[in-house]
Amino acid sequence: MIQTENLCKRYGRHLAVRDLNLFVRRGTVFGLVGENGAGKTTTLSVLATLTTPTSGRAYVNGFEVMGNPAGVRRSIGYMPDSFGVYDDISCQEYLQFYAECYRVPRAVAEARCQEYLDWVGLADQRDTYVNHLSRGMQQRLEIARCLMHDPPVLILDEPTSGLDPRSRIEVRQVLKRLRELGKTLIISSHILHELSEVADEIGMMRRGELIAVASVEVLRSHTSAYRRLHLAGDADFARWSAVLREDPRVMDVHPAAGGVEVLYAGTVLQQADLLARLVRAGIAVTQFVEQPTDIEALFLRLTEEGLA
Ligand SMILES: Nc1ncnc2c1ncn2[C@@H]1O[C@H](COP(=O)(O)OP(=O)(O)OP(=O)(O)O)[C@@H](O)[C@H]1O
Repeated sequence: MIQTENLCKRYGRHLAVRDLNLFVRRGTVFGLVGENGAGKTTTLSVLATLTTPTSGRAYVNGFEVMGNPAGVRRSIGYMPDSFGVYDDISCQEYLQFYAECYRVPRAVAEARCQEYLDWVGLADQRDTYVNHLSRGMQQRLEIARCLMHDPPVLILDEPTSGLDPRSRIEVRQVLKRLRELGKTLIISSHILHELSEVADEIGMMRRGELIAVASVEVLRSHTSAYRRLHLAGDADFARWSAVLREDPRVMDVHPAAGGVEVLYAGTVLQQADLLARLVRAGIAVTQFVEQPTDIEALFLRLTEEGLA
């Protein structure tokens, strides 16, 4: 549905996207993650036909971005990372205006307007001016706007950026539901953890390159299989390591602030055995805390090991 072949984009002497080979299957959600300047926005704007590639090819819904940009535009709903809204125009008028731009028949546009406002949780804001909505509501309205001409592909650039935690959750809920509509999605974000909640597959970009691609299912199975524990107390590393490694569920031990960090393949209940073992060995444990999984490190480790 979306494919790039050795896609490159150069700005002057700077290669913003280099030899990018991307493949997004129909009906799936692909998350593009990377730090600032990684090349995510450039990639998405090439796919949206807003930026011309320097070399290589990019296809959306079977149309090549340079060969048939009109075909691509008909096929996509694009939400840029920053957008302005018109003043003094209601949500309904805003959506209908876009529908008219795509020549959606009026009756169809009216029905879709109702349906999608409801769908993104803005049914009661139908007559509110767009510039009076909160930022989170505007982001959700933008998602509804992308759906008005019923495109098979959605390209969403940082749909949760600049939002407070509650609005992020609300937008994320809408993103999760987009798969119900059978759309193919490509979504960018800085935050891998957030993308892993909505995507089927994740690609990580760094300095213009796609450095790793992993299935979220595989990532999840690994994050639920292992726990990261931070332990502190009065023992040196050799002592920690010797006692902890007696437990076959301890996969790895390495030094950390005031103690050790342990990769543990047991359940929460089995952690109690581990603590008891340490106490029996005479180690005064002052801290025994489960850490959130460092999903980014796990992602890179799995892709390096070819497991993802
Ligand atoms: N129009 C432009 N002219 C010159 N350089 C640009 C232009 N647009 C982007 N760049 C550069 O290309 C690189 C990739 O930028 P891009 O915006 O694609 O990254 P990004 O991953 O989306 O980052 P962010 O998360 O900050 O939006 C950066 O070094 C950026 O400065």
